Parts: sequence; C-alpha cells; structure tokens
Amino acid sequence: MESRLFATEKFGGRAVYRFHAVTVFLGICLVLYYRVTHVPGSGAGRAAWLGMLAAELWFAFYWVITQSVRWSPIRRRTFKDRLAARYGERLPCVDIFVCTADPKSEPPSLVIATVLSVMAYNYPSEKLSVYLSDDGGSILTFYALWEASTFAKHWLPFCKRYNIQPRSPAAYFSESDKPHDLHVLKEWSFIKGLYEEMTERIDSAAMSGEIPEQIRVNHKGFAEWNTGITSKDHQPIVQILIDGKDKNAVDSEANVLPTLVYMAREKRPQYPHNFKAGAMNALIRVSSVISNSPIIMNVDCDMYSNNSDSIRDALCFFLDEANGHKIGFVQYPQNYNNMTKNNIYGNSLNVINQMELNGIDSVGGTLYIGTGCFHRREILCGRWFTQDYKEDWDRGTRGKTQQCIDQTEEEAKSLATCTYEQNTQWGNEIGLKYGCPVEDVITGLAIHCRGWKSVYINPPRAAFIGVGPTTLAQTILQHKRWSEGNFSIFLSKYCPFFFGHGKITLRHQMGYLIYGLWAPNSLPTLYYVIIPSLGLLKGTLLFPEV
Ligand SMILES: O=c1ccn([C@@H]2O[C@H](COP(=O)(O)OP(=O)(O)O[C@H]3O[C@H](CO)[C@@H](O)[C@H](O)[C@H]3O)[C@@H](O)[C@H]2O)c(=O)[nH]1
Ligand SMILES: [Mn+2]
Repeated sequence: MESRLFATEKFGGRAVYRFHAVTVFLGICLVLYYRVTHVPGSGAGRAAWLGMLAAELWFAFYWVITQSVRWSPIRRRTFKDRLAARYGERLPCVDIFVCTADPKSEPPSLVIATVLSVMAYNYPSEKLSVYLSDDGGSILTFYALWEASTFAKHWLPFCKRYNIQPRSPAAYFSESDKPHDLHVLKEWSFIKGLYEEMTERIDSAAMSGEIPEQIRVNHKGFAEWNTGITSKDHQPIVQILIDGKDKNAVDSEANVLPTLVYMAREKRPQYPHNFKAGAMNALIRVSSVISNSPIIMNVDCDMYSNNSDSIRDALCFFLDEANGHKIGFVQYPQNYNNMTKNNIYGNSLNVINQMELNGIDSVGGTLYIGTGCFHRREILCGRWFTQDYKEDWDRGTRGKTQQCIDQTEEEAKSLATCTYEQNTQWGNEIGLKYGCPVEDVITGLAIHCRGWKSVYINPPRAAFIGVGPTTLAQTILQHKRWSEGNFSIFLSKYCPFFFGHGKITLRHQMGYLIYGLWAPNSLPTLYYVIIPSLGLLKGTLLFPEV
C-alpha cells in the first residue's frame, strides 16, 4: 500500500503562462531589434539611445532569469492523517529557537506571546523544547519568560481542550469573540484575566526598567543580573525555566510541559557577536546538551505561530519514505498581519510568497529566509548529503545520564562563550554563516550546494504571522538590507554561478540570481524612468512616435 506523506502538484494554467511568456519574449526581441536598427546619428541623442539599449538588454537578461522559477511553479500538500496513522505519537523531538535582540523595539510581552504560541503546538509536549535567545541580555525579557513559564500551565491545556487557533494569546484574545457556552465563557474569561494581568505586570516592569525584589526571589536566574551587566558586556546566561524531564513540571491538568530555556550568549565589546547568525549558532550548541533534537525550527520573536499543525506538516516531508531523506529544510513563507490589501510598497511579498518560492522549489529548493523554517540539526552542522544518510530519529529521546539541572546549565554556558568559536569552523563550515547581512540566504545556498533539497509549503491557514515594514523609512531599510545582502553574496566567492557550479542546477543558480541582482536592477530602472523624461524636455525622442 503505497501512501506518500506529501504530494507535489503543478500550478494550474501553466500552458497559458508559457504562452504569455513566449509572447513577452517576442516583444522583447522586437524592442531590441528596433533599438539596434534605429540608432540615431552622432549627437546627444545617440548616447541616450545606446543607454536605453543597455537598460533594455539588462531588463531582457533579468526577465530571462526570472523565467527559471516562473516556468514551472509547484505546490506541496501534506497528509497529516497518514502521518498520524503511521507514527501515532512516536514522532521525533523538535527544538524551537526564538530570537530576540532588544527589549525596546521587541517588547517582552510580544516576545512571550510568540514563545507561548510555539509551546502550544499540537505536538507531544515531552518532545518539544523551546529556546529563547536574548541578544539584549535583558532581565526584562528573562522576567517575561519566567512569567510565561507560569502562564503556560493554564494556556496550554486551554488551547488543547478547545483546539483554539491561533495559539498566541495576544493574537487569540484580540481576534476571538466571547464564547457563547456559559461554561466555556467562564474559563475563557479566567484565562483572559490571567493573561491581561501578566501582560500588565510585564509591561509595567518594562516601563520602569526594573524588576521588583519580591519577584526576583522567585527564581535563581534573576541573580545573573546582580552585578549590573549591560547588553553588550555580560557573562553567558542559560536558565532552564521548565525542564521537560522533570516529573513535577506539569500544567494545571498534570500533563507534561515542553522544556523552556532562556539563553543570553556571552557578549564582550572586543569580540564580534555576528548578530542573528551568532545567536543561532550558540543556540545550536546549547540545545545540543539539553534536548539535542534531530529537527530544529526557528522563528523571529515577532512571528507567532498561527497554525498549530505546522510541525506535523513539516514532518510529512522529512519522514516521507521515498523522498524525505533528500530534504534538508522545510520553509514556510513570511506572512504579516499589519499590511493593508494595497500596501503600496508591496511589503506583503505576494510575488515572492505565491510564485517565486514555489518556482524555485521546483528547481532544487526554496531559499532559507531566516524565519519559519525547519532544519535537520545535522545539516546545520555542516553535513553533506549522501544517498545512504539515515537520520537518527531517536536522537534526543534517550535522556542523558540523569545529570542535574545546574550541571547541564553550566555545560551549556561553556558553549555560549565568546571564545568558544575561536579557531573552529563555526560561522563558516558549521552552523549559520557569518559576515553577510542575509545570513539565512547564504546558509541555505551552502546547504543546497552540499547536495540537500529543500521544500516550500504555504498552507491555506498561514503558519506564521509577523510584523512587516509599513512606512517608507522601514521599507527602505528592509530592502537595503535584503538587496545589499544578496548582492554581496553575488560578488563574493559564494556567487551562485561559481560556488554552485556543478553542485546545483543552472536553473537553481538563476533562481538565486533573481535576488542577487535585485540591487543592480535599480540602476537601469532609474535610467529608464529619468532619461526619457529629460529627453522629452529637450525634444529628443527615445520611443517611436505613435
Ligand atoms: O544581533 C541580533 C540581531 C537580530 N536578531 C534577531 O533576528 C531576527 C531578525 O532581525 P530583524 O531585525 O527583525 O531583521 P528583518 O530584516 O526583519 O529580518 C528578515 O531578514 C533577515 C535576513 O534575511 C532574516 O534573518 C529574518 O528572519 C527576516 O525576518 C529578530 O528576531 C531579531 O531579534 C538577533 O537575535 N540578534
Ligand atoms: Mn523582523
């Protein structure tokens, strides 16, 4: 009985699209033909004309590149019922990494809403471990997480009993209507009350910037901040707030809770911290001595889980008997909830999310876009693909020699120091790559070049919802970072054409190039919008008269 865990479907209307593309191609040829055969005689008009020709050649080239992914987009569908039938609850352990960097721009109360949403996945709690990396090294964030560890005892059973969506309490209470059933309403109001009180305490602590002494005595972790540390200069901090292996760590209905860990890697002014990539690499190591799960998922702190089945969806790929062993990572799109339908800067990324990522999936694998992504731990640690590779799915379930929690924390801290990576391959061959503003894309490219495939999944109910840029200033900053980052990959030794040569297909290289050449694309665009208008003023015509 052959039954695959996922299916791959072609987009409908391919033939129509291809016909359209052919007509566009003919149009491009005609434009270029006209340009070449109508070059004006010497004079001012000639230079402008040749410039137009150069711009049009570039646009033609760029258009051809985009066809690599637009030609054959695909959609992936998963069969979670088959996964359930085949594996039941015998599923692999999963580690979830949440990254935050600054309690001012990323308020702790929102960070923990994300944390709670991923703790509440429809997945066996004893197999889940959630790690929060705090690059702000802030007692406020730690305090918020401690509050979350307590609130989770009520939130998780509530989510599971009523099977609610989404499971970020902030998002849920802001969009859900009061339940009608009186009994449910009572519980709903109780949880809502707890949540609001907690958020108030966290927000007022964030306002005052201090944690009252009567709270500090509740957990030994607060003592880490006794010595007046700053966000840029502090010792490594690892605090296991909930130890999933502890039989007493249970929710209000005596179910086990997911493991919950706070980490602030060591920061010293004289050592580069490598931003998010540095945080992710520290998380990979710290988690290896605590849960060491074979699958790692990571999200930005402003992206809550909106779909409680995302882990199971992702596992349908990894656990598929026929093709799962080739898949290195599973990428979900970045969706935002703060966009208007006609966002003038196109920040809802519709073309990327609904077309390009589907297209590049069909030619070797979607890019790693930094958040909402499931990886095999082994591939993040530099492993090459081999046909006979067998994943160790039991990894992380065999409890280590019953080490006490303090010992584990000490061991984990020693892996999160500034000096740990010196003279190692971390940031290069191992872990996420350093030195690039889009650490995610370059890391994904390296993974593809090591022989792995990746898949893109965009389920009807969005898996993750975050906060995207909306103003012009934010948009420019975001585009600058992405276009500059991808262009610097193009100019580096990781240029998809050279680095990927012989390792990934030509069409896959072209897919990467769409983003690599996004920045230089601006120059011919500027030329094309400015010069013809100036020409009009001077009476130089650059387009045929109608
Ligand atoms: O030193 C740092 C800097 C950032 N972050 C975290 O990294 C994430 C992304 O940073 P952000 O400033 O929000 O950058 P964006 O431009 O919004 O990020 C987008 O682009 C990045 C680069 O492509 C990807 O890594 C992100 O996942 C993607 O959301 C956030 O959770 C931050 O808290 C850290 O942990 N440490
Ligand atoms: Mn962001």
